[in-house]
Amino acid sequence: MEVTGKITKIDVCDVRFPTSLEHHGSDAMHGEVDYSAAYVTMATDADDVIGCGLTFSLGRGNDILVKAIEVIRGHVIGRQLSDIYSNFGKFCREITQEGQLRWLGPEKGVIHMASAAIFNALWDLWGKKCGKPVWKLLAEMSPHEVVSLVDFSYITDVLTKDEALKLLTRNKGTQKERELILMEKGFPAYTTSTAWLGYSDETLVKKCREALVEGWTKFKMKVGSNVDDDKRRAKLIRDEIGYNCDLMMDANQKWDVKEAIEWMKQLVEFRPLWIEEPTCPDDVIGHATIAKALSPHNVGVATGEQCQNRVVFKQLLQVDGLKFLQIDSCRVGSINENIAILLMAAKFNVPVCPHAGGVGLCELVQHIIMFDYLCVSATNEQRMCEYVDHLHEHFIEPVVIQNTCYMPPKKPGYSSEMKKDSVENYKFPDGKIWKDLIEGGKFVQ
Ligand SMILES: C[C@H](O)[C@@H](O)CC(=O)C(=O)O
Ligand SMILES: [Mg+2]
Repeated sequence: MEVTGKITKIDVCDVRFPTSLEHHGSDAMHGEVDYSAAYVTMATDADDVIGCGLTFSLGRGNDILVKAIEVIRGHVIGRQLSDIYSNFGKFCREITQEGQLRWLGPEKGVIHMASAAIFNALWDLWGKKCGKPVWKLLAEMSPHEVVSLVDFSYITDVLTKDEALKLLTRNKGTQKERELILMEKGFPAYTTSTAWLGYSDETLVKKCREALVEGWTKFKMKVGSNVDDDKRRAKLIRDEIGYNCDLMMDANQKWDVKEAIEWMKQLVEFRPLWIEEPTCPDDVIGHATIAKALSPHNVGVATGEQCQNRVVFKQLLQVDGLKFLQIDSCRVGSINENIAILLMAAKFNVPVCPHAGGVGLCELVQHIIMFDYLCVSATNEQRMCEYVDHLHEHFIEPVVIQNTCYMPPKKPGYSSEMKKDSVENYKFPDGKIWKDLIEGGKFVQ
């Protein structure tokens, strides 16, 4: 379906949630965490459909993200949607390689995340204009159309367009069956909401019990500040969930390489399925060293939520640096770059288990993993998508979890539209919520 219209306006709003007040989202590296969205709305001259996108950060990070989006939008306003969507991969490259801005990246950090917010809004707009949720829009594309979404620069030594086409074609015949399963059962999830690092032991136990009642069988806990605390908390969790449930551990980049290995050897008795982000996300060889050392202990390495771009993922795959690959909907260049990453993971037969700890990340990434299941990996074996239970009420179409699985979104778009009231109330620093907190002395800027 051809989509017409010229982009006339892109607004960006700094929306923050005071999650730090209750220690939600806390980990070994991020103690005071206010989940925040640099929230983009995009209008065209064709009709009044609005594309909504976001990228995720923690509080003050938004100051810089908002500015970067304001700069990039100058290169997007005035563009025809038909030109963008007919060769979306090329458009992404134009934006990420803009002559002056690329010096800030290229394709990494703030500037890349700002591009992601705009690309995410474009995806929402596309889905809405076509009257389809984005996962469905993607699943109905031909392999050639999917390939045209991707910028293959710097990865052709591992994945050519021809190989991508083959990967996208090989499971087409059985896609309908998987769609039926998806509609009926959804896509498997795990919960991180029981064990943020700032939670007390009592909270941890209470939340584990509640999660078990809800049927959860896969849990992630934060580790990395103090090994004795980690042991005590892991024991508390195992005592509650037993050893038939999966337990994953997440260090959020706390350790040096040798330290990661030694620390994790002290936690293997709790049989973690994976250790996530054991060290610096840029240290590809370090990840491989840790993966090799922990493999005899049946602990896999998981990473990706702060991987800069497809090239780092390529190298991690090339050196066996990860056993579970964690895409993120807002860190790299939106769905487009994530498709490149999904395809490389499929080639290396590495399961993708998306990261979603943040505001809006569950809403967005569910579309990508559903596309992976339908069209790329064609399996949900060994795969699960992270779920955290905060802030969904601020979205027009919040995620639906049924029997601990993500159910496919139904509304057109990318599930990225926030409620107007939420945006108004949580706008930083002038929204009502923030004004009250600041005036009441509960929040110091
Ligand atoms: C700061 C975030 O809450 C981070 O801890 C999320 C994360 O690592 C995860 O969800 O995984
Ligand atoms: Mg993590």
